[in-house]
Amino acid sequence: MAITVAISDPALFQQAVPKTLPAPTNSGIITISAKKLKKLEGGGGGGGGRINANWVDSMRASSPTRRSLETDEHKSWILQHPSALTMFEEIIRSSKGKQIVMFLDYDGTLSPIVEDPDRAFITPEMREAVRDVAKHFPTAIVSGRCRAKVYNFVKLSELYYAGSHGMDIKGPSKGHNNKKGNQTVLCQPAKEFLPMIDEVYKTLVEKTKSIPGSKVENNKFCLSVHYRCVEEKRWNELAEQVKSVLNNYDQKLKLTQGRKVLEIRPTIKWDKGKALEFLLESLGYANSDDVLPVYIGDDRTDEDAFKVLLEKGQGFGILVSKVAKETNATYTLQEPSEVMHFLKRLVEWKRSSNL
Ligand SMILES: O=P(O)(O)OC[C@H]1O[C@H](O[C@H]2O[C@H](CO)[C@@H](O)[C@H](O)[C@H]2O)[C@H](O)[C@@H](O)[C@@H]1O
Repeated sequence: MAITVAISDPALFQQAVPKTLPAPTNSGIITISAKKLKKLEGGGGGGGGRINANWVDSMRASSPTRRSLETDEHKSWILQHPSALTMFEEIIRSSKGKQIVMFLDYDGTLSPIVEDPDRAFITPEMREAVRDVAKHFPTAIVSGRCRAKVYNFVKLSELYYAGSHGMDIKGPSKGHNNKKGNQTVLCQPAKEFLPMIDEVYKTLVEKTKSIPGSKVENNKFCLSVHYRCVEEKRWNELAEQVKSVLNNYDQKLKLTQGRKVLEIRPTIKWDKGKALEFLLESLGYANSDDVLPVYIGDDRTDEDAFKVLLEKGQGFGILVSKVAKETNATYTLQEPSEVMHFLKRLVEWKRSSNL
């Protein structure tokens, strides 16, 4: 037995899927033998995560190498997902009569990607831009990181913070002048998993300590296993260690992927998209046509939020990326400096329209 699949965009398909799948023909057809299919089905992670094919292929695919911006592939991608700066006036027009609500991812969006996750600092200029945006629009930081850690980087008490991929949400305290960042708890849907996450953290630290460059980060309701500084020849070993730990938590934990990071989180139906919906509801915009949510993010986990906006037909997702990627975002920005530029333009527009 074999199955045949027609692919509408062979170039994007090849970029997005593991190399273990056969390449599509020019007309976009791939045929997968029964043997291959079985192998692919069997290669999944232990925790019911989203990585179903060979883990190392998937880890490579999550870190695409820089490609020329001049290729036809990139040009066609940009036509489909134009720059939010080029389309700025269009975005403003769509906001007429609506309240813009800003959702900002942290790593790779407000701060550049660096080797040491503990040194992913936001620049003072970016902090100022976020502070100004929050003066005019309700603003939330939505991050995979532990909420307290991302608060310590951003240090703006007037914002909403959704840490642990949205599993830990807190809003601004009354008066906003709370320097300690003590905010009212709004939502912690994975509270019962705390002891399990702590236990898995300790086990993973132990199991990965012999792999140079690996780092396990405790994000409170989820964990990150970083491999940015691990030699590629040892990625498989690292993946095997993570898989062996997840296997002991039968379907209770799942694995997702970010930029050179394996992320372990509770198998609950909660993600950055749900966090966005929760925050809109908390702000009084559930089922409202009077709101324009704008979500800016760079990573796979941000796609859950982009998808919610796309399906609602409301607001815009803006993907931060220099390379063509399959995305549910409408627009793109190339890097954090462009994000800052976009935020500043929003503030300038709002100030001038208030005159
Ligand atoms: O949702 P985010 O705010 O984008 O958080 C996702 C992960 O970001 C961090 O890791 C990433 O940034 C690091 C610093 O630049 C980089 O070293 C790492 O390779 C990236 O994956 C954070 O450390 C993770 O815990 C978050 O899950």
